[in-house]
Amino acid sequence: MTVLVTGGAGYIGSHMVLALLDAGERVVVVDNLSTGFRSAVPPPALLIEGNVGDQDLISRIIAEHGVRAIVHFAGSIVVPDSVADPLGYYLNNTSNSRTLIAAAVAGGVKAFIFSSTAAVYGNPAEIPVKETADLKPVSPYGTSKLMTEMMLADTAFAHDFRYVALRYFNVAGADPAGRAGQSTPRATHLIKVACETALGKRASMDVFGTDYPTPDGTCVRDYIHVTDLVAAHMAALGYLESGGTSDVFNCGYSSGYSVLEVIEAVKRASGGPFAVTLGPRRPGDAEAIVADSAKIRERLGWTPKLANLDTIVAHALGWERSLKQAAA
Ligand SMILES: NC(=O)c1ccc[n+]([C@@H]2O[C@H](COP(=O)([O-])OP(=O)(O)OC[C@H]3O[C@@H](n4cnc5c(N)ncnc54)[C@H](O)[C@@H]3O)[C@@H](O)[C@H]2O)c1
Ligand SMILES: O=c1ccn([C@@H]2O[C@H](COP(=O)(O)OP(=O)(O)O[C@H]3O[C@H](CO)[C@@H](O)[C@H](O)[C@H]3O)[C@@H](O)[C@H]2O)c(=O)[nH]1
Repeated sequence: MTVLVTGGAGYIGSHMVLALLDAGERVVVVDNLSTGFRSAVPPPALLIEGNVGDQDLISRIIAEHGVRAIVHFAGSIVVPDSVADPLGYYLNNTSNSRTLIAAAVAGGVKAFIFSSTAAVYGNPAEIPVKETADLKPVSPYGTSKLMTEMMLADTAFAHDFRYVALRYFNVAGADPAGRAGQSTPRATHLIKVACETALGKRASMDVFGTDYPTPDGTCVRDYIHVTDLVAAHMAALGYLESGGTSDVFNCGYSSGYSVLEVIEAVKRASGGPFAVTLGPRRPGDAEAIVADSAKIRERLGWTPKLANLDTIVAHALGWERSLKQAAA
């Protein structure tokens, strides 16, 4: 029996592959290497280069490897890019997920974990936001993920198929043992961009918008350490395998930090100032989003171990330093 990890050559997926291997599972990765790296998939996990939208390929892999569960990370992830290219996002995040789900049902896979996002909430009326809040995405990225959640719910109703959709808040940090981290080229994520700037890989960085209705005028997010997020996936897998019903869970710490607070944390960790430009808003950004994480703590017994912004930043910075040394 094998777990199929789509997008396992990417940032979060590669941490999941390590956790599955650490737990003694057999792992097959499907990744088209559009933003992932062959070197991010550790042996003995098997990397098959291909598209999750290729139903014949996925069906063959399910049959040949005896896949019992799918953890679906593959997707396009940059909120402003989705505003510029909505159809590309609906193709990769929604249509290709439909194909993957169809292959899972046809192949008798009964457990499916989906990388959803806090972006399905848009600008929630209440913070922290519960899973039961209205779903009103403000970007095609959020809509593309919400549509996949809806397909999963309808599929689970119609077939012998159960899923967990995990709505990640902002994922950051790196494996504390230094085995994996975020290597994405031309990354757009705040903590990664700030770490690159702190290490001189970028001359300066921008703050996108200082006129939001938040305490310091910059956007507020709930940053979750990638290792705690992966632990939530392992808990969800155990839950589904022991007969748990389909469900949706927020993955965050219930603590919000503004863009300026995050930049301060990176300055503290790196020990020096770096150039920051206060600029205009970026398209598609919600002003503030923080998770209510009671449900996942209660139902899945998830207890975060690295819920501290300075720890997240220290691990992200450590990984960024190792990338810099490797490139030198
Ligand atoms: N990083 C975050 O803060 C965050 C937050 C919420 C949700 N998510 C979701 O988590 C998942 C993983 O994100 P990440 O940060 O690791 O991004 P990433 O870009 O590092 O990983 C995505 C991986 O999927 C692969 N991929 C993309 N399209 C594919 C396709 N059609 N077929 C096969 N492989 C494909 C890429 O090559 C890459 O390896 C995504 O679905 C993303 O939407 C991420
Ligand atoms: O150079 C930068 C980069 C980001 N930001 C701001 O920092 C905040 C966080 O941005 P970013 O790190 O790009 O994350 P989000 O746009 O919040 O989206 C991330 O978090 C979502 C969940 O909340 C996921 O679904 C997405 O895949 C993931 O990219 C936003 O206000 C950005 O405008 C800056 O000011 N400067």
